[in-house]
Amino acid sequence: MSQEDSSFQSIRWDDDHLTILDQTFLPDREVYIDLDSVGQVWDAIKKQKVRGAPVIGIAGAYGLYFGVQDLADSTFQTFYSEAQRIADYIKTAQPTVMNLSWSLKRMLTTIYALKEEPIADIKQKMLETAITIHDEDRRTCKSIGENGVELVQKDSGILTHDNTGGLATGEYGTALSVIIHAHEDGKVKMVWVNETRPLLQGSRLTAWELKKSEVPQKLHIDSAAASLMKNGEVDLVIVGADRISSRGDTFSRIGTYNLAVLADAHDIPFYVAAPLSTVDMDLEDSSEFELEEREPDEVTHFANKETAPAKVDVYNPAFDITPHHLITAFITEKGIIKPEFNENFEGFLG
Ligand SMILES: CSC[C@H]1O[C@H](OP(=O)(O)O)[C@H](O)[C@@H]1O
Repeated sequence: MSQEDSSFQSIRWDDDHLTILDQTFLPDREVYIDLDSVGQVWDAIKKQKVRGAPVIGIAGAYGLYFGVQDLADSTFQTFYSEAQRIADYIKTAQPTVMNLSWSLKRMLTTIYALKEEPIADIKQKMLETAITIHDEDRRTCKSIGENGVELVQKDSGILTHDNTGGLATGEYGTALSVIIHAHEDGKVKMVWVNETRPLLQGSRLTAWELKKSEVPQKLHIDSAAASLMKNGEVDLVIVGADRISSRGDTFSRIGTYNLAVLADAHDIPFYVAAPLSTVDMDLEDSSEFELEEREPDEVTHFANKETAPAKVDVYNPAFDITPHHLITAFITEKGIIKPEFNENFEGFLG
């Protein structure tokens, strides 16, 4: 499978600006927009015009490159301090997403390694690093797909949540990369697509991608997942991740933890597909991490129509945390990682 087959690109570097597929218009229209400032990148991430942990990391790297362009050719220390400030600002667009922190840290490492070089050269190297992060993600996601296929038995029903496809990455996707690779191996009987309330990444985006790749699918409301498992329609669950602690506790789009509990109750394998750039080895106890909450109107409105009493109190967390004991294994670009990860992760991250 190549991106050309699915004929879209979530993100593209075009000489002097970034072009993204504005995902808020999908599935109705494919609208590409150009970004050439850190403010535009921040806004696009915040408003989920570009969304999905890996692609957010890619966009953030280009955003930091944009952010330093206007910095006067000052001393290195001033330049580096300002770059750190801009990186911290970019992180505020989606603080839970580890891939964003990871890519910005890698960009800052590039800057610091060149502290004896002219500022102009540093800026050029930053662009080269962003493009490298982008290119690596394509290869990483292809490998995730190839590594995950062995876990899919013939004639499998696979349930997935949210959107984890080429839209959410530089290409291919993570969980959807496994699903589409398995489909190409003739192993997929049906993909069960959680609509993923309230932002509907499943119905708007995953169903759109699977239709482009001609993968058999059925879209359903999130609360139908339990019945599908009880009726024997689901052989495995594959989801994505936004941050993975050193113990393997996994932060993902709200509703993922539900599926892990349901899969455990029905003795169904539950896999997380993610690049190792999603792993936060500095985070052991996931309860320390403050989960983001999103705007109430995402819950109180549907298609711009109010569907709840005015001013009702709302609980709208962006993510939930799946404890590692509910995860069968992680599917990564370096292979399959089983529970009790610390040493495994370190071995893979080394
Ligand atoms: C390869 S997608 C990984 C991650 O990104 C998605 O973000 P969002 O829900 O904001 O579209 C989702 O959380 C997946 O877990």
